[in-house]
Amino acid sequence: MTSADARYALQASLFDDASFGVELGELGPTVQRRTLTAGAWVDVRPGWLTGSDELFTTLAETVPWKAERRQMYDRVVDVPRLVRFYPEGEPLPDPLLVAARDALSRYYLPELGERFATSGLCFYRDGSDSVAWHGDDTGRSRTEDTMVAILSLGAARPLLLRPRGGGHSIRYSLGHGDLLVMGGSCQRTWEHCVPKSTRPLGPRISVQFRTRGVR
Ligand SMILES: O=C(O)CCC(=O)C(=O)O
Ligand SMILES: [Fe+2]
Repeated sequence: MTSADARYALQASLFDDASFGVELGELGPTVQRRTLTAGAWVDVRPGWLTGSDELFTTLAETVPWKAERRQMYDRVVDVPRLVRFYPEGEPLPDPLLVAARDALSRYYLPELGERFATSGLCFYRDGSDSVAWHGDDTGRSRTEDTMVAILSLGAARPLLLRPRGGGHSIRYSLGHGDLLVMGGSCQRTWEHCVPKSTRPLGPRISVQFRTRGVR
C-alpha cells in the first residue's frame, strides 16, 4: 500500500463512519456515461456524496470567497457568483474535498493518464447567480482532451450542455452531492452553463476538479 493509498483508506473509513453522517459512495457501475458528439462525453453519478449538507455549510462559511468583476465591452460588471480557486499544492478547505479529488484521480487515472490537480469553487447565492455558456478551454484543454469533474453541493441547479456552433442542449440537475464529469473533447467541442432562474432557489456550491494547466 502506498502512502497515498493508506491516506485514502483512512479517509474512506472515516467517511464510512455513520456518526459523521457523510459518505463518499462508490464509483464504477454507479457512474452512467452518455456519449455526446465529436468525441465528448458526460459521466453522472447522482448522490455520490451523501450527507453533504455539513460540507456545504463549512465551505459556505470558511472559504474566502471572492466577488470578481469583469470587463464587458465598455463596462465593468460583477461576475454573478462568488469564486475561489485552489491551485495545485494549496491546501483544500476541507479534507472531504481531498478525499473526493483523490477518489476521482484513482478512478479515472487509467483513462485520463494523470491526476486531478486543481480545485475551483463557485458559490451561487441564489437564482440570479449563474455562469454563461462557455467551455473550460483555457490552457491545454484548448487543444487536448481532458476531464473536468464537478461535485455539486446544496440546492440543485440545472447544468446545460450544447454543441459549439449550435444544436439542442441537454440538461442535468445538479446538487446535493451529485457528481458530473465532462470528458473527451467536451471543453472544446461543447459548451456548458448554469442559467439564471427567477424561481426562489437556495444556494449551491460547485467544486470543479481539473488537471494541471486546464482552466
Ligand atoms: O456550476 C457548475 O457546476 C459549473 C461551473 C463551471 O462551468 C465553471 O466554473 O467553469
Ligand atoms: Fe465550466
